[in-house]
Amino acid sequence: MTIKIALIQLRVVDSKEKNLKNACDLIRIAKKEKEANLVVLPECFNAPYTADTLQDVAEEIPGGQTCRALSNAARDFGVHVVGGSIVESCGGRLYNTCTVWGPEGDLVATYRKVHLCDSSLSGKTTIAETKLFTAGSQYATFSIGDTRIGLGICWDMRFAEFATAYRTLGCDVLIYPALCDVPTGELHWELLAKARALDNQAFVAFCSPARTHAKLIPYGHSLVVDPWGQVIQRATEFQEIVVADLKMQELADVRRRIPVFEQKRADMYELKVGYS
Ligand SMILES: NC(=O)CCC(=O)C(=O)O
Repeated sequence: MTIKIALIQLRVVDSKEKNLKNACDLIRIAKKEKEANLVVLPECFNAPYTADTLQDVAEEIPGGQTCRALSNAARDFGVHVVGGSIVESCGGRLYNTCTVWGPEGDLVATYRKVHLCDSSLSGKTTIAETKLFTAGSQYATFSIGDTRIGLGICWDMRFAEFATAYRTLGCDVLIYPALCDVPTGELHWELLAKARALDNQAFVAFCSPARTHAKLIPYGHSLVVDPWGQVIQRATEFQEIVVADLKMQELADVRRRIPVFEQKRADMYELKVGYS
């Protein structure tokens, strides 16, 4: 089985209406012209990511404007859509949340960012997401045919154990909508995607917004890494759609040749043993 994945590296502007229209137009192109059956949008794709406007752009899930637009696009074009992330409002709290829509327009998964980013990053930019959002506490997966897909959002990509938990849950593909700062992106973005792919012998996709002069400038360079750790598709920093074939046969080959999951020494990893 092969999944054709399209990463939409969308250019986010101030107007939510324009971002939603742009996203839906690009979903149509990804499906109709590039023949993708799985389309991914970036973190905070419907509005710029700024602390002071989060309340204004927040929406309920699944009742809000963005969910309606994504559900309609998924149904109209007959494609799975990983709806990046949006600011979700629920019970007086805000979450950074990814929704996934099936080709009938049905909501097939909802994931709330688990690891919130509190960091001074490279030194020039500081993010304090725990002051803005409530953290999620659930894994979220969905399936296309026999292939199980796990979800994370940006900062989650730095947590190796989290990705490996998805592999333990049977996932073969890990998707992270992400908005990474440029200096840390230059150093870590590709390395993290390769690390998560190699650790878990899985396909890994990071989907960023295009670079703009936002407060948190997105790195861009959305990419797909195969289970060998090779980058099989990579974007520039501008708005574009990149498409890659995820050939599931490759997973079996890698896992048979390098059977590290059968060779794990779980008895050694909890540091219950002494050392000398
Ligand atoms: N959106 C985020 O979680 C920021 C993460 C980031 O910039 C990084 O370097 O990681």
